Amino acid sequence: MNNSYGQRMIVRVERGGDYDGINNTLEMRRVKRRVYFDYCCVRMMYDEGRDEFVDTGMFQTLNEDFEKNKKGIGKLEVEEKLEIFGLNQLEIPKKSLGLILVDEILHPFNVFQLFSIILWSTDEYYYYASCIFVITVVSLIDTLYQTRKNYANLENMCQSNVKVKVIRDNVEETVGSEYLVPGDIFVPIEGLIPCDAIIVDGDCLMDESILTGESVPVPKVPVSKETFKNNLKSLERLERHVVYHGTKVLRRRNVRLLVIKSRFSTLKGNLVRSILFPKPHSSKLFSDALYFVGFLAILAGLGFCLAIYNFIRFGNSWRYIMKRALDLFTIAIPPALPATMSVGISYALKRLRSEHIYCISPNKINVSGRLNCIVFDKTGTITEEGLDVQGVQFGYEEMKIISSDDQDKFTEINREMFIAMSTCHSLHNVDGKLVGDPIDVKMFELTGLEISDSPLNELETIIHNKNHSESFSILKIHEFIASLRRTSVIVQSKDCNDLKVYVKGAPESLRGLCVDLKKDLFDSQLKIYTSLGYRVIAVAYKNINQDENYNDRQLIENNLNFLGFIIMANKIKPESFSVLKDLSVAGCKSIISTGDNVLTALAVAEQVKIVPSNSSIVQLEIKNGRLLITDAKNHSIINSVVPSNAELVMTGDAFDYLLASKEDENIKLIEKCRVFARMSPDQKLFLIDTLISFGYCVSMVGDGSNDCGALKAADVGISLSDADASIAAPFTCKKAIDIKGVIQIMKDGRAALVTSFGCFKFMALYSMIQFTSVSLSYFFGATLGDFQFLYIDLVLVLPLAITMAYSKPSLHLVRKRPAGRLMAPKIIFSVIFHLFIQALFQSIIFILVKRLPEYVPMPPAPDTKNTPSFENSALFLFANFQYAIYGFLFCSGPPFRLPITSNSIHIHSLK
Ligand SMILES: Nc1ncnc2c1ncn2[C@@H]1O[C@H](COP(=O)(O)OP(=O)(O)OP(=O)(O)O)[C@@H](O)[C@H]1O
Repeated sequence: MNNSYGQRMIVRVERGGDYDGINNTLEMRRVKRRVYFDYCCVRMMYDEGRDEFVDTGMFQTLNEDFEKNKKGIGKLEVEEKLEIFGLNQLEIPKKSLGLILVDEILHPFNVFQLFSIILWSTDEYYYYASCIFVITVVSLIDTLYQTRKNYANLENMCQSNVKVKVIRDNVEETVGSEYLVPGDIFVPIEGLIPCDAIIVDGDCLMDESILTGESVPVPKVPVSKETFKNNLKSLERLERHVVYHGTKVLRRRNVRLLVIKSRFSTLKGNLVRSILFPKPHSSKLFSDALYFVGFLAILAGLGFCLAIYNFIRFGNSWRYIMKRALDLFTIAIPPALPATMSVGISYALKRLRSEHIYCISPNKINVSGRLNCIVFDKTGTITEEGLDVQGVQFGYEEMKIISSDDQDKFTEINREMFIAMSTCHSLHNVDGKLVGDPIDVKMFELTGLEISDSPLNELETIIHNKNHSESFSILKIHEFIASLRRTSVIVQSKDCNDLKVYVKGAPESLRGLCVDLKKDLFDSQLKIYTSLGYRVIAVAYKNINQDENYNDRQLIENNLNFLGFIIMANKIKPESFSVLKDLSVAGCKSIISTGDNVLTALAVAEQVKIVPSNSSIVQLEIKNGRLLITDAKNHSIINSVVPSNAELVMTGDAFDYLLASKEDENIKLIEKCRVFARMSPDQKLFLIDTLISFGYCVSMVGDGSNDCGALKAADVGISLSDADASIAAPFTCKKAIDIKGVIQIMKDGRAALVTSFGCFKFMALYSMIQFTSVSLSYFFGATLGDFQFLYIDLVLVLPLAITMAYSKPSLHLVRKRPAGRLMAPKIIFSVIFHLFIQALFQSIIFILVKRLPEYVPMPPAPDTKNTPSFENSALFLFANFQYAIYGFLFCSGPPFRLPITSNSIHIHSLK
């Protein structure tokens, strides 16, 4: 089988004569003539044509005939499909308590622990064996409890059974959503969508924040016959027409949905599967830890041989010799060593949660400790989401400041602009509240008009004033698309039958679509606003005939008349300044990657000091298919190569051009650039990939659906969202912490890394100190006493190891980054150095104690433990200080954690 991460694995499938009623490793079943089995919640069905088992989620069950699909399916077909696809519910395969327990007991750590307990019991080391037994049982119970709790949480998240109205055999009936199958036509009754479905009729407004982190509601419109037919094999292209499992309907108008994916094949189902069956551990940290355990095992092997030699010298029995020698393994190899690599993570998770930062991928915590390049989206991330309208430029006149009280004046100055601002948006009135893009809300509020549904046609929106003397019907909305950077509406006003198209969008996007445009004036005016950091939206319109095809966007959005600019203040969030300053202090490269204008983005970058404002800045863009290099300040063309001391800003087109050229010099320009503007969602994603290929550890910080790809591609994606947990990125920062979350995540990531390494080093050194004490004792045929072991392990080391992880992250980021790998020379050197130092000092004590005047050698006592001796007492007492010293040393605070004195509980343990 290929698992969902593309990794191959072998799964045992057993079957008998005719596949029926067989007890299998994977239970093979049969429906009619089809044979299937369920694997990791995916139903694999035998496909005769391909002679292989195929994921039923991939089955193409929809009919090419759109009209036929719209009629729904019959009950017979539903029955068959229910058998093929299963009930439409995310049923979490529940493990019984017994099974979880068996799994836990079989964990290598617990097997080793069990082996040790048996060995200690045969050695009559009952106190210690029973203490460890109690601790193991308690930790097993805790694991059982946590596992059940996690399952319960997941089950909660998967609860999406609602009632729906479904049309079968042309009859409408109400059923539970678990009985929906691909091909069913249904109408949602409650707010939650129970499957992935395509809109065939009506429209709706969706809250998709759980999927994308985007807080702005997303309008979804019905799919046309042609679009459906052309994209049947690539449903992802139908995003604007698809509603997803788990998302919420905010508002619907006559909507009818066609089920395209059910159960675990939906987007949400895939997420649940990735939680249930996470990617097998391939972390370098973990494998490094295993190498280290291997190294300790070799040392234990050497000690084992030495122990046998020594005990034979003292005439011990073989049984005793073997027990002592094997004891060395349980001392030298702490089985929990690899687990210490995640000690820091659990504390970091808790701390982040208390700061309103949620993490769905704990492994990313350690990665965030290594970040050295942060890419920010601009609007809604560095700047405020709802930008105030600063003013409106009518035609080519000067910008005028407009307020909602100026409505009459406004209509007089330019009625078309007034209508455009009233109608060109996809705002909705949901329970008396305007919902939609915050920028559209601000723009619309200036007109002083209201929104309501048309009484005649439920799908039409009416924009009107209080007494309805002024009223416009929006007949069609071409939604905003990030790649087109514009939106358009077809509008009819109450007092005349003429139809008009109003288009608004990025000025660069409308520039080529307008006729009779005074291009030079347009460009120079745009430059003035953008250089001042304003966000500028261009507006245009035209009259159209009644018989024109509304749906042909290319035709509609052409030959337009330019109406003017809407100029918005790009207000920077107050906390952005400190966040970017902290990152600069930490030596992190900060980059802006935005869909906005290059000069607007540059002005913001200068304000937050991503680009020093007094530096010379070179702008790279594509004009007429060629790379144009200009001075961003005075706009003069630079013909020569880019000056090496200049800061760079570039557009998405220039980024594509440089990347495609594959020339080293060009690629270096990308690495140097700090501001990427007019970036499409795909370009944002490629930028992240490129930065990672340069060797940076990259985080993407974004707030919207146009950042989704980049958020997923980044080493650490951070989504700013008010959704409880958006699956758009591993980290979600709620509005309460917002962009400051980036610093918090980095601080906690760094602290988690050093905590894990500190715990690892402490545990490794602890076992080595004990190993040395015991090995030296074996030289004179003795060992540490049972209570000495008990005291060291439970009274001294355990509290130190646990409390060590309580250290909190330091208040500020520093330039230095913690080591990212255990096998880093610094860490390996540190462990090996201390290993020798502790062994050296114990050996000195071992020699010195014999020189004491009161020293009395221990008489040979074969096969006996717990024999008091000078050597034993000296080593035990001295080693106690060594444990404490390392407990102190490896919990060092700055620069990544607060000073050890702030970890009072650890200090108490040390005392
Ligand atoms: N609702 C809208 N209607 C019309 N044009 C819009 C709308 N939203 C954005 N635009 C235009 O499209 C451009 C690109 O928008 P996009 O959402 O990709 O990025 P952005 O919001 O400008 O910035 P960022 O990528 O930093 O979030 C904007 O700069 C703006 O000119």
